[in-house]
Amino acid sequence: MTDDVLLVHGGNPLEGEIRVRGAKNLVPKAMVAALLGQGPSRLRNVPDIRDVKVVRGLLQLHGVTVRSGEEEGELILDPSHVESANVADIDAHAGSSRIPILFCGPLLHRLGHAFIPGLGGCDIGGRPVDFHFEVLRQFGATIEKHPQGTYLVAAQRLRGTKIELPYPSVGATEQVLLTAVLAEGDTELRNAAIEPEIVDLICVLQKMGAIISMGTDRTILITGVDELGGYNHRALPDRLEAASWACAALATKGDIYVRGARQLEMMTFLNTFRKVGGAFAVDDEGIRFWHPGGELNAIALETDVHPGFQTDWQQPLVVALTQAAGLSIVHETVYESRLGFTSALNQMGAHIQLYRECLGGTPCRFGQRNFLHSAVVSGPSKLLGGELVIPDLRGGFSYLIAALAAEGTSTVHGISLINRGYENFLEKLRALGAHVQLPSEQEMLATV
Ligand SMILES: CC(=O)N[C@H]1[C@@H](OP(=O)(O)OP(=O)(O)OC[C@H]2O[C@@H](n3ccc(=O)[nH]c3=O)[C@H](O)[C@@H]2O)O[C@H](CO)[C@@H](O)[C@@H]1O
Ligand SMILES: C=C(OP(=O)(O)O)C(=O)O
Repeated sequence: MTDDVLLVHGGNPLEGEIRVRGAKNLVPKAMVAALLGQGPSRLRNVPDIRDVKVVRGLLQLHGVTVRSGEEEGELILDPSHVESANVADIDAHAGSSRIPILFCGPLLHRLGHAFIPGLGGCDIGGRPVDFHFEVLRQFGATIEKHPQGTYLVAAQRLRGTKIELPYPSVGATEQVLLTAVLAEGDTELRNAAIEPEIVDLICVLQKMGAIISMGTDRTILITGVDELGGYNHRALPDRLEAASWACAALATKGDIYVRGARQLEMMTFLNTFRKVGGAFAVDDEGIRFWHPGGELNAIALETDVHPGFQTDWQQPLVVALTQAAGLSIVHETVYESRLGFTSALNQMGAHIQLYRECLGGTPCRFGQRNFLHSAVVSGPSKLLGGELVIPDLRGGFSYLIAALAAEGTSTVHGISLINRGYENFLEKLRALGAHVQLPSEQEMLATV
């Protein structure tokens, strides 16, 4: 067996303290933003996750010098030599993450052209990038699709424009920001996403010299400037990782202090966590999450764009809902295929039924379109260890939670995917008392 498999001996509460660092959904984008500056940038609180390594590699391919700073988790990014870009090896990055698409604007500004390899990211829906390309066309770029990726050209300086997104897409909003800041004139973006990671990216860009104002109605106004400098920024904490550990505490009847977690970005999650019956206490350094004893409550949950319940919180919470008394209803409105991971939970003893109908009132693009995007979770269910194959990042972490909550041993395949967004998750699990074993550790035990 390879070390991409983990044996999980479940049935024990997770207890103790772990730390979360900068957000997976901000750090790689702040790294891309460094490409826009004339001088070096300093990014702090950077987690050691695969998506950061991928972007580091891509930046280096384009001539950006990336080195670790003196502080732990600090990166210094120097784009002074981007003119000598070497994209010969870019194919190696195809399918690696969603981030390459965000290189478009910065590279068009710096070089007048860009080549973007095929995108990766979680397989939780079709994940088209039509909004991105439409936006870039509006700024004045021309776009050619090739079997290996997409080639973009800006014959002259990109021009500010008026854009209304069909849906408040996180990535497309970031595309507009990273392009508009150096475009000529003003850009008005309507129906923008306003997730905390986007606001943090705006802070990064403002530090670089950008002029960006946020309206109260999902409108963002950007006045293009001629030049940007470097930045010095501490990334906001990963609210998605923090919520995953909170769900692990709830599902295993445990008690976890998440150092680094911050209330401000987690308010919606905290309200839901409390409704389910979880307990939490916020202090200046982090948030303690625990199961207070007694029964958990079934709830009705709908995922939505911020400030709604973040879709990336949904999968770990569903595992905790298998332990709640009664019928919980989950309506996933952001991704059309983010509930497929539940079939493996059913094999472990959960009772989750999927529906094509919208089980909730939040406007949704998936009703009447044959997508199994609603679920009814009937609990509490006794979970038993099983054979699990990780389908995507959050689904993967959710399987670990389920295996830890289950009685007996589970074999979880494909754990390396979890490194995309969860720093040192094995060490953290062990620090919380989880009984987990890699095959190599088993073999070592067998030889002594
Ligand atoms: C690296 C990163 O930050 N990933 C996050 C980002 O993904 P990402 O930026 O890819 O997600 P989007 O907000 O763009 O996608 C939301 C919805 O819009 C649709 N859409 C998007 C773009 C487009 O051009 N056309 C289109 O139809 C998508 O298919 C999806 O149904 O936001 C998601 C929603 O909070 C999170 O789940 C992801 O963790
Ligand atoms: C969907 C996710 O990420 P990505 O957009 O990088 O695939 C996620 O973080 O849960």
